[in-house]
Amino acid sequence: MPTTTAAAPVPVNVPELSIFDPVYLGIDESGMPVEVRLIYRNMLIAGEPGGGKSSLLNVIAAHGALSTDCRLCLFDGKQVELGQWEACADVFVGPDLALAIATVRRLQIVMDNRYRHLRWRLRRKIRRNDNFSPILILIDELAYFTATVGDKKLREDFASLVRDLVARGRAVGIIVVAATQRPSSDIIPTSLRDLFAYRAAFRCTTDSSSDIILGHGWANRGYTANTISPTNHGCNLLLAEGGVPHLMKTGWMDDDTCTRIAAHAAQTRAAARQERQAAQAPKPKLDLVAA
Ligand SMILES: Nc1ncnc2c1ncn2[C@@H]1O[C@H](COP(=O)(O)OP(=O)(O)OP(=O)(O)O)[C@@H](O)[C@H]1O
Repeated sequence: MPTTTAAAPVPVNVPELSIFDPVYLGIDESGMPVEVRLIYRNMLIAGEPGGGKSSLLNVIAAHGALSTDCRLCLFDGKQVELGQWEACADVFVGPDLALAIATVRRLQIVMDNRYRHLRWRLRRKIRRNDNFSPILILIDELAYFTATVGDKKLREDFASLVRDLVARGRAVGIIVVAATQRPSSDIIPTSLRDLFAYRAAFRCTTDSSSDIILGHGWANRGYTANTISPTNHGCNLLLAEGGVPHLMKTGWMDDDTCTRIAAHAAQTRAAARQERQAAQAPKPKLDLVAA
């Protein structure tokens, strides 16, 4: 557990958000805010080391943490990229492939149970204020779990479970945001890439790496993350479903800011939990990710 959150001063003007709200990611070339709705969507973030992928993940983590209607599941092989949000999360997975697999398996059960429930209710997707809280899954360095650590069979298990969550989780509020510094076809096969409605390509060293993230043919049409300067941290090409990639710069939060927001979010979440308990709100029976 983080040790700094308890002592950190709490900011006074941090809003309470909803995961159903648009998520602020940064600004575009003309300085206008770039916002996306993550609910019912997934996001792929990829590019060379140092481009700013973790910073974008942190911006999204902040929105998720401040959304009391959203649960967080964090996967971070390095532990320090998302570690500040641990107190806000239901699950924090560090460099532990067995725990990573157990967690995605539980999420798969949650997903299946939620679909069973929706089918029974004759509905197609969850809605705001449902008993089912959306679950935001953030994975920093997908390749760590799918291509680096442990044995091949376990890595493949993890990869196929994540693929299933990405493919089927959207309607039941399971949102996957996955980042990798390895934009290669073994880590991001086309069949997986195409499941991500949002794709953020940070600096790449080749046009083909950029195409692996954004989709085949974008480099030929002039949209390539290969042209992003290595010193332009946070700059990326963001593709939202149906559109063309847009150059944007992600918001930037230093460690102290993340710590303060996380401390505030943890307090807000604890208060919201107490409020729910006091009101004897029925616990979502099908939600196996509950702490
Ligand atoms: N939006 C931004 N504005 C300004 N600087 C940024 C921004 N995003 C990132 N940086 C700078 O770039 C550095 C690297 O960012 P970050 O760790 O997010 O990159 P990364 O792509 O996740 O790297 P890695 O793949 O090695 O984990 C940060 O420490 C920060 O100094």
